[in-house]
Amino acid sequence: MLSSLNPATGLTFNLHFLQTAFDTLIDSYIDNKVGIAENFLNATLANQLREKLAALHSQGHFQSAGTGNEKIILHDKLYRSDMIYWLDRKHNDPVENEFFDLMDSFVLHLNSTCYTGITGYEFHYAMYPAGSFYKKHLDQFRNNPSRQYSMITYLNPDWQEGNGGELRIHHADSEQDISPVSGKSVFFKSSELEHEVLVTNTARLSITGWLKVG
Ligand SMILES: O=C(O)CCC(=O)C(=O)O
Ligand SMILES: [Fe+2]
Repeated sequence: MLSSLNPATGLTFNLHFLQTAFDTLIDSYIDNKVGIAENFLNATLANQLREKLAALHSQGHFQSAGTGNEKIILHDKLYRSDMIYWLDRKHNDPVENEFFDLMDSFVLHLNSTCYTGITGYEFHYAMYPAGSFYKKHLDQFRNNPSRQYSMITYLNPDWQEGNGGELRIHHADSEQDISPVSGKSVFFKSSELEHEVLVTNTARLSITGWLKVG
């Protein structure tokens, strides 16, 4: 498939670049249980998604996390204090759709290289205002095993040490802190790894989602 494309269009290059990002994410997941790809999003798409998120948030479209799709989560500000907005192809938003196209490519690549059998996904924008956090938790609900893999992509181009809001992964005998830097994606098994979002000192933007079966 790759070789049938005209290199002059740049498509071949883009596909190779994408595959490298996909493989980086998958290989690091296999090696360390937590996949990390620093440049999963290119800077243009990351900026467009960040601008879209900011606009939707300022127009009042975000809801407190824990309400809406998963009523089972306790609506408890002591547990998590982020705000979310679910992405949907039905919005016909070109930037959201570009993100979905990227995820479609990733899922195809994941299924064909790792036989993961992913059949669906869900993603939401997340906004953690200064002072917010998400305490230690697992992403797979006890009564619903459909969430197989968690995937978080960050949209904070100016993040610096001291801003807080790191993703802390709790491994069996160690902790791993991941900075929420723009373009970076993190990928791990939803049923396996407990994790938390440390208190952020500045607004922290991201897209969080789950790859699902069934
Ligand atoms: O934003 C993150 O780094 C993690 C978010 C998270 O754990 C969740 O939404 O379940
Ligand atoms: Fe989580």
